[in-house]
Amino acid sequence: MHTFILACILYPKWIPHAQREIDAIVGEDRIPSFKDRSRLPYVEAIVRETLRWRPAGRFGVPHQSTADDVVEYKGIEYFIPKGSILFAVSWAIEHDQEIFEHHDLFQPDRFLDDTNNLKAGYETTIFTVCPGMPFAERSLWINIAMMLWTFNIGKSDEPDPKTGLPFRYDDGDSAFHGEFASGPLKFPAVFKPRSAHRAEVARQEWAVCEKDLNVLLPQYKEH
Ligand code: HEM
Repeated sequence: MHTFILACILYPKWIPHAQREIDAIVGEDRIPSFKDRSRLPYVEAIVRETLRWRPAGRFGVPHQSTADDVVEYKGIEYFIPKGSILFAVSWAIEHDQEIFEHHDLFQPDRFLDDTNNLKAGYETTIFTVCPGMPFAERSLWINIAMMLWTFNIGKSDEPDPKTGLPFRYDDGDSAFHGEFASGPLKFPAVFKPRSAHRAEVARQEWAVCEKDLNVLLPQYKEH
């Protein structure tokens, strides 16, 4: 979610498009829910671009081959001896410049066709062996949809307490932590409700929603 918020601040061009789509389907009187998911391909593209732009697991996890193998890649065959340690490096896959034009920019539209539908094969490749995929994608989807419906997200004008100068937003390597699980270093952001009405709807929905996990979890076990 931090990566998504940083993208909102550094590459905000796509936000009006996303908010128009959400507003057209959800309206102003309720927050988005999972029942809207199939009708909000743009939010799907944002989730996908968030995972592509700055993958949280940059290197993947190590695997070991159990037999000698030969793998063909771009017309060349590679011999992989039994016992090799292999990484599917997410960063390299998601920043392949032959597939992703302007690979370092945050552009959700890259996953949509001319009719604003998801292009075939848009799904993320880094999840090939990640059992957390459904959980991760669903939680990103609902949080991104709700945030875009409720807030305009922007830069903070407050000075950086370390330097006294305006905060320098950065999406380069040095602005991210971690090797195994990566995310942006701490940065300030401003969340402004898009209207007083939306703020009130969000407050109301929070007031009445079920918050007790003991009640919530058994409901989901049934599905
Ligand atoms: C945005 C969130 C997530 C990202 C970006 C992510 C990414 C990844 C990546 C890149 C791999 C390694 C793939 C490979 O190289 O083979 C992986 C593996 C794995 N992930 Fe996730 N993951 C996420 C969420 C989760 C969650 C929520 C869970 C558990 C609830 C989870 C559990 C695992 C496990 C157990 C593996 C190892 C699978 C194996 O090799 O057998 N992940 N994940």
